[in-house]
Order: sequence, then C-alpha cells, then structure tokens
Amino acid sequence: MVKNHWNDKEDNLNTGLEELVYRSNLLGQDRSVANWGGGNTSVKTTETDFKGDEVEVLWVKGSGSDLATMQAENFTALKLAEIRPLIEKEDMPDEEMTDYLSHCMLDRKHPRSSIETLLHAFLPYTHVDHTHPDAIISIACADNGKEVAEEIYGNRFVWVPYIRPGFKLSKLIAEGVKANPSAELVIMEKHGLVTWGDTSKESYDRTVAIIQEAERYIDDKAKNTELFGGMKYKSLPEEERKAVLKKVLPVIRGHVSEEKRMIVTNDSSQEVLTFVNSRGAEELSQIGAACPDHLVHTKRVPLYIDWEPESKDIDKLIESIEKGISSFKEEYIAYFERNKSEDDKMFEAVPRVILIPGIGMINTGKSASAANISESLYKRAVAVMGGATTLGNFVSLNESESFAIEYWPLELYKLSLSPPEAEFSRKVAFVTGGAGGIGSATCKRLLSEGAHVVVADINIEGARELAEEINSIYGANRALAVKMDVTKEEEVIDAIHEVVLEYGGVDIIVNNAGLASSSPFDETTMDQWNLNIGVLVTGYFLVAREAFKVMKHQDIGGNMVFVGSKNSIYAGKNAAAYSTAKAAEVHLARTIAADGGEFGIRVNSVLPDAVIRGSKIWDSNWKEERASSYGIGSDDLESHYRKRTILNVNILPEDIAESIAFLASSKAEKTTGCMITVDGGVAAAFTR
Ligand SMILES: NC(=O)C1=CN([C@@H]2O[C@H](COP(=O)(O)OP(=O)(O)OC[C@H]3O[C@@H](n4cnc5c(N)ncnc54)[C@H](O)[C@@H]3O)[C@@H](O)[C@H]2O)C=CC1
Ligand SMILES: CC(=O)C(C)=O
Repeated sequence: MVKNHWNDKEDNLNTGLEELVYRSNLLGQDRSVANWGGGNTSVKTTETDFKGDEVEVLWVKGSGSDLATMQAENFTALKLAEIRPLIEKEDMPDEEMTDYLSHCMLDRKHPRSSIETLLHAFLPYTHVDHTHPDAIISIACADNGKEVAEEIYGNRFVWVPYIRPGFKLSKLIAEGVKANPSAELVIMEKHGLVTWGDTSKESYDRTVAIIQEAERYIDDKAKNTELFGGMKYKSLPEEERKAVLKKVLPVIRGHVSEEKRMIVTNDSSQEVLTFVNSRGAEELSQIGAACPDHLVHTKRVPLYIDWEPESKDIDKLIESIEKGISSFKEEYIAYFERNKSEDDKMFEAVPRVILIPGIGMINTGKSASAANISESLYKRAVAVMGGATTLGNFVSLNESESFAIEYWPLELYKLSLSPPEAEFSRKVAFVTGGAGGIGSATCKRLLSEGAHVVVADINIEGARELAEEINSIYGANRALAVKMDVTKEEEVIDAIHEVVLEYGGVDIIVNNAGLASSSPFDETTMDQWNLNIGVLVTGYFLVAREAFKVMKHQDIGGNMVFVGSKNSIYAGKNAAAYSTAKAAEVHLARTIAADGGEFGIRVNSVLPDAVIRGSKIWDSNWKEERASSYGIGSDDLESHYRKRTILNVNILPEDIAESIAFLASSKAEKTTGCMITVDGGVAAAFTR
C-alpha cells in the first residue's frame, strides 16, 4: 500500500518552488507512484521578471529529469499570462507548442519544460501532480476501467480517453475538469493520473489518498482471482538459476549486441518470477506497454521465451533464445517499416526485456543504468497487468499509438539529453590488480571514456573503496568490486561469473595483478619462484582463459591487455623469478593473440618500467632491494630511473593507463600480439 510520507516538520518550507521540490521528491521516491523519469508536477507563483515587474508564473518539471532526484534547477518558470490564452485554440502541433513555450520562459537558462506543461497550465489549481501510479494505471488499462472508476470514485473523477500527450490532451483534461465541479482527479486512459490542491501538502495528500482508494478496491477484488491465471512453472533454486544465467547471458549479450553492444542485467525478484512463471505471462506480455512512458525504455513488447524450467535443458533454452531474438528483430523491423515516417531512424531492433520462466527477467541497455531503468519500468508493467487483470482484461496502446510515442520527437529529445557515447561506452573492462597503482589509474582512464569497470583484486577493501568512489562520481553500477586471487582457479572462475551476472559479459581484460621480488639468483627461494610464476603467469593464464570462454560465447570479439615489464625483455640483475615470469607473461599474451584472431579477440602487452608513484610494489622490499642492487639509497631511485631513460622522464601510472586504453580501443583495432614499451626509452629494453 502506498504510504503518505509527508513530514510536518517540513511545513516551514518556503512556499512555491521549495515545497514543489519537496513534494516531487516524495512522489518520485515511491516507484509505484511515479515511474523513473515519468510524471510531472507544478506550482503557480508570482515572480519578478527581468524588468522588475511581478508576473504570475508556472513552475513545472523540466524535460529529462526524474521526480525522485530533481532539484530546483530542474524546474522551469513560464509566464502564465502568455500561456493561458492558448486554450482558445483548436489545436497546436507539438513543434509549435514547444517553440511557443520556449518564448514564455522567465529565464532562458532554465531547462526546456515538460511535454505535459499545458496540462498544468490549463488547470486552475495552484499545485498539480501528474503521476503514473500502478493502482490507477491498472484501472486506466482495464477494459472495464471507467466502470471500475465509477464504483470507486463516484462522480469525483474525470475520464479522458487515450490521446498522445500534447495540446489536445491538455485541453481535454481542462475541459473535463471544468465540466465536473466535483472532480478531484483525472484518469487518463492507458496512461495515468492528474490530481491537484490549493497547497503542496493538500495536493500530495490527495494524490496518495486517491491511489490508496484504488489499491483497497483492487486488493479486495484480488481475494477472488488467481493472479495471472495461476502458476504454470516453478522457479529454479537460486544456485541453479545462477548456473543457467552464467551460460545464457553471454549468448544473449552477443545476440543483442550485433548492431551496438548492450549491457545485460537480470532480475529474479518475487514479483517478476510470479509473472514469468504464470499461465498468463506469454499472452499478457505481448499485449503492449502498460504506460506510454515505458515505451522508449522497454519497447512495445518484451521477448517471452517459452521454456520448461524443470527440464533443466539449457541447450534447448539457448536455442529458444537465439530463435526468439532473431524473430523479435524481424518483427521489430516490420513494425518500424509499417509505421515509420520519412525522418525516423530505427533504434536497435533488439528486446530490452526478456522473460524466462523459472529464471526471471533479463534487461538490456546501453549501460547498466539504462538496463536497470527498463527493469524498473517493466516491474511497474507487471504490477499494472496484475491489477488490470484482477479488474477485467488488460488493454494497452495499439501498434500505431505505441509507435507514435516510441518515435515521438519530444520523447527523443529527452534521450538526447544523455551524455554522448564514448570509446568504451557499452563495454565492460575487467582489471586485475585494479586496486593497485597502475590498476586504479587504468580503471579511471577506461571509465573516463564510458567503460563499466570491474575492480578485481585480492585486496577487496581497496577494490571496494575504488568502486564506491567511482559509483559516487559516475552513478550506480558503473563499477563492481570483485575479490579474486588470480592464482586460485575457482576464484577466477567465480569472479568472471560474477561479472557475467552483473553485466552479461566482458569485453576488455587488463591482466595487471602483480608483485615483484628481487634476490641474487642463487638465493632465490622456491617460494619466491612459485609466487612470481603463480601470480604473473598462472594467474594471467587463468584470467585470460576464463574471459576467452565468455568472449567466444558472446561472439562479438574482445580485447586483452597484459601489463608486462621492461623485465619481460631485459634480463635485469637479481630478478630471475620476476623477469622470467614477466617474459613468460608476454609470450602467453602472444599465444592467446594467435588463438584469438579467428574470434576477433586481440591481445597486446604494455611494458612499463619504474612506475614508483602510486605503486604498492615500490612500497615493498623491492624498493630497497633494487636500490641496493644499484648501490644507491632508496630515496634516490626516482632520479636514478629518470636519468637512465633516453627521454629523462619518470613514468607515472597514468602513462601506463594511456597505453592500455589505446591498445583496448578501436584505434588499435588492427593490432594484436604486440608490445608497447612505456619506459621513457631504455635502449636495453627496446623491442625487437
Ligand atoms: N610499478 C612498476 O614500476 C611496474 C609495474 N609493472 C607491473 O604492473 C603491474 C601493476 O603493478 P603496480 O600497480 O605497480 O603494483 P601495485 O602493487 O600497486 O598493484 C598490484 C595489485 O595487484 C594485486 N594483487 C597482487 N597479487 C594478487 C593476486 N594473487 N590476485 C589478485 N590481485 C593481486 C595487489 O593487491 C595490488 O592491488 C604488475 O603486474 C607489475 O609487475 C611492470 C613494470 C613496472
Ligand atoms: C616492477 C618492475 O617491473 C620494474 C621493472 O620496475
């Protein structure tokens, strides 16, 4: 049941914009009230314009923001005196409307106002809320919705038939409300709710109370109905579900990434499982979107895979997924061709939502957060279908109504506000030793060009710290911390699986975890030898092998960069174990390059030298041992290394990260099996 979260302590909020922000955030924080990015709110106030005159304005949500998180700067103030006369018009095309509204702005620095601005402007109330509550949309999307609304609200509601948002809908709402003096709410068929109040609190209280009335009615009816026609399948136990996902997610990722790579996430919440396992899911899921605001993120229909989970037949599941994605593509292209206008450009013809009985829901998107939005919106659709089928039959926008929303220039404008895609957008980079000096610089470098990064390290605290820092800057789910000792086969297998479960697969491996030991050759112990070979050779082999398997299953190529060392080709004194391991490492990279070519997997190495700043290797005995082998003090090492380079420079972790980024990028797409030195120029270590 939706709760009223209004806190009376907030009553001392300034009236106007401040209380609008507070109310909007309260409405948005409950996703069963307001969809991600959907809904809009407003307040009418008096402000001073640039001439110093007092003018009546409408503060309304700016396009592209989300009620849950929006702040004052996400609202737009428009001069009402210039907008109100528009109601006399018969119609107003979208472009003319947005152009007109842009001239009514109190301040040109404000964002473009919501598509639904006129709905707020034409209603004669100080505070107006337009939301998409599950319970109300259940009524709005039931074939008997109007009768149900009459039973619940009597004469307190206005029912507006489905019409795409814009001038006409706003006018219809205003006229409907004017014609019914008892109206407290408007139900927009197949769309949402409009409520209002004289104060911000009154508007919020009404919105919540009206939703609760609908919820109580639906709950009462639900006592006598079997949700979604009852259960057909049982969910697989958690471990089995994960085992299936590990196998199928890379295949799905490959198939949905043929045009543009997708991040693939999965969800097995109880509400989703109840739906996918039901008798009704297959048919219901193909009826259409539960709200126009979902369409851009979920597409009109999901891909439903008919699979019998108890059979545990994964090969059959993979076959059905492959066939399913391929027919989804064909149908999507046909839908686009049937409905397109001259300037429309087709989006990726791949499902954003895939439903699998026993397993749950799989979502795709250009980023983990985009996939999460489609997940969050489809959960709303599940709730709406549950409510609508409890009341009657679920109905949705028809094909042309759906297309008109999906390819509506005003919806596309919202999408255009997202940052442009960069070199590593849509890609997942797995950086071993990610918590260390070179590793963390590499994570940050790849992130700066759009990658999702996995900070994989034996030092999980360090990895978590970095992942948290990244997510606080770039937004949730851009980084994942994974604990893994590269020398332990099971841990490597589990770490790669964890990445598959998080993002659907992997595109870039940076094999970088490391340590170094130094000792005269005849004093080199078995422990030292095994440690260097274990981490730098066996560890790199295991990570590369497990990633290679995933890359092969994805079948969209891949990229590996090994962090070698000057010692990979230069036989430094007192470093037999380390240098031998580093030499083996780069040769391993070349052998994988030879094997990977046919699958589009490129493998290259970067050979640094003396990266003292930021490196934990140089906090260890290695520093003293190296200094003593050169007969100098450890504080003199940085200048010693600088002077021995041809370019007279010190090497920083960021320098190595830059070369790694280059080799992993499309700029190096025709390079494999190669080594790049990043050592300031050391003649003895020239590659040849
Ligand atoms: N710093 C330097 O001067 C040079 C470094 N390199 C190579 O660069 C790589 C990174 O080194 P730095 O960033 O300087 O060192 P670092 O010590 O700062 O980072 C290495 C990271 O690897 C992790 N690690 C160690 N053993 C592991 C294991 N068994 N499993 C998983 N993670 C493990 C550590 O926890 C650490 O976070 C290493 O492979 C090193 O050999 C190569 C040439 C020069
Ligand atoms: C740690 C290392 O590889 C060197 C050469 O500095």
